[in-house]
Amino acid sequence: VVGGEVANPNSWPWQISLQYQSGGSFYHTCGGTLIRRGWVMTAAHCVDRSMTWRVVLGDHDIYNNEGKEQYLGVSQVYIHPNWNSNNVAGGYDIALLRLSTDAVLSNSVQLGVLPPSGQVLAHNNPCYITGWGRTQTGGNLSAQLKQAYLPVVDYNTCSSYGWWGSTVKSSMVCAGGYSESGCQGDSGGPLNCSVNGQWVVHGVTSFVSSLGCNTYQKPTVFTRVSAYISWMNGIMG
Ligand SMILES: C[C@H](NC(=O)[C@H](CCCC[NH3+])NC(=O)C(F)(F)F)C(=O)Nc1ccc(C(F)(F)F)cc1
Repeated sequence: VVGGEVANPNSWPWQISLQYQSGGSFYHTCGGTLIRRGWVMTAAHCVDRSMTWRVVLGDHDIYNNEGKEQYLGVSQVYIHPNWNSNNVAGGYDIALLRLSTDAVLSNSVQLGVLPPSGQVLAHNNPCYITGWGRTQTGGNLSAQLKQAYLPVVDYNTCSSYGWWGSTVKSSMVCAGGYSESGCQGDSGGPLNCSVNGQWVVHGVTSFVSSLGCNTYQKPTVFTRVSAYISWMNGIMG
């Protein structure tokens, strides 16, 4: 996350850290959202290579154990069948992870609320991106979970000339100001939007400009969760 601030610990209790094993250690690679006690929603581009994954719930500082973390294995990865890893602009950047054991819910570990199928938010709807991604283009990951205010940029604006044009599809959500954005390592995490006084996970962090994370008129682009509700229900049962 470029800009914004460090979040209050566990104030986004559905945010997870997706980590891969290398040698004897695990490393943060993406965010995700706990959507059922046994299921995590993330981006397809996070899991399109076969690794040993683990999910960390209740985390704040990814480099220190603060006692509220749960470390769960991943027993199955379900990538959207239409995802094309050579074309993030094609959409379908969404995947579900079946956890090897169910999460234990608490003040620090809660389920994210998903939108109704088809719901599209209006321009400037308040949202926050959260994640441990780079804090600057080319910079390091954040040790502590960050948040940044990223209001919705409607499709009409986001797909216009000078903005993302035809790279962005109506199955995506754009959000962002001019100094705040997502960045590498935030992928797969939630776009948390305030709807009728409730936080609703409307986006899965998908891509930013290859020219830089907070590039003018290239808001952060998210998979629009409300376009994939029926697919997810078909998988999770
Ligand atoms: C460096 C930048 N990385 C990204 O945007 C990666 C996703 C990369 C998926 C493809 N391997 N996502 C992120 O960094 C995220 F954290 F913001 F989500 C990038 O590659 N952006 C990008 C690439 C292609 C296209 C386009 F579709 F237009 F070809 C648009 C943006």
